[in-house]
Amino acid sequence: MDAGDSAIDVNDLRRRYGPAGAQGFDAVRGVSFSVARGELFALLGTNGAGKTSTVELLEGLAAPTGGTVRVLGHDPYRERAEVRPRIGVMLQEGGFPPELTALETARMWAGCTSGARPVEEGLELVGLTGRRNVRVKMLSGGERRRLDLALALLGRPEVLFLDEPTTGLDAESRRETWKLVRALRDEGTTVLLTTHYLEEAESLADRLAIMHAGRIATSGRVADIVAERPSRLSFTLPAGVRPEEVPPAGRLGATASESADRTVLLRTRDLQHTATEVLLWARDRRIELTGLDARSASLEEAFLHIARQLEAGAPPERETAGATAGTTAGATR
Ligand SMILES: Nc1ncnc2c1ncn2[C@@H]1O[C@H](COP(=O)(O)OP(=O)(O)OP(=O)(O)O)[C@@H](O)[C@H]1O
Repeated sequence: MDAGDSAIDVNDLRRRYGPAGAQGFDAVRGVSFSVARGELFALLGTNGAGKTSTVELLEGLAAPTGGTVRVLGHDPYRERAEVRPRIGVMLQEGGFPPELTALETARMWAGCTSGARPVEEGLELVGLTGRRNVRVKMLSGGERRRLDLALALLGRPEVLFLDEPTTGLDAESRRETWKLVRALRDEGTTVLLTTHYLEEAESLADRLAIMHAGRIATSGRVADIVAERPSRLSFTLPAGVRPEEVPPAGRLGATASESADRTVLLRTRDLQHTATEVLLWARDRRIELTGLDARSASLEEAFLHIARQLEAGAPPERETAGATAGTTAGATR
């Protein structure tokens, strides 16, 4: 990626809490990645991985202990006046005055925002028009998240930071928020998202990075990360046919096979080939398979696999093809 195309550029970023030296805690330990303009980049990770600590540095809320951050070509901490009007920030905790209504809150925020869109439009975007006269303290947790998002959008930001934007939202509101985020991205807004919902990242992100213990363990395009994991094909044999009668995994183009009772599970990197071989075998043997289930790996499976590897102490993996993010050692820049 040409540096000129980047909305966000992070290089060997570090953040230490507490005193310098052995007593401090290194929450971010050398993170590098770039986000192109108009791209939606997701940061995933286990609890305490360092996502929020990283995003706060990008938002200019704190100075890094080491490394560099550029947002729209500027240092977001030192050149806050340049960067702040061009970004939208949705923090994990909004912290609004509880006695103000949603509309008053939005008006107050708009007063501090240059070139703000009309507040009614902001509330409409997040589906809060009908709740505009309700005091913040009376809004549900999910409605407060949506108000937070409305405020982040008031300034028509070029770069939008969303820290767990759909936590506490019901399924319908979550999907409405996804639709809105997608529309913003399609209009050219760069989005940096942190989330615990893997389905959210899978559905929205162009690229993502998975953080663990202050570092990026893996990163790349969603499809490439998922493609690293084998697909699954499972079926149940009729009574009288034993799993041992099924051809060995290798002959079906599968990498592994396991069975419990009469149910067989195959893992394969070529789902179509393996499914064809299984169906041909069943047809030739006149065997009727039940519960036939073929599915590609999901981001959740890939994430859990990586998390298990990391817990077992295996070194973080590679950078997936097409990625521009990684640990310092694996950075492409
Ligand atoms: N102000 C602070 N002082 C000391 N340690 C902190 C501080 N803020 C965060 N930490 C620690 O830094 C680590 C990273 O926290 P951070 O909130 O960045 O993780 P996260 O990936 O966003 O986690 P979560 O998914 O749980 O929100 C954690 O171990 C946390 O306890």
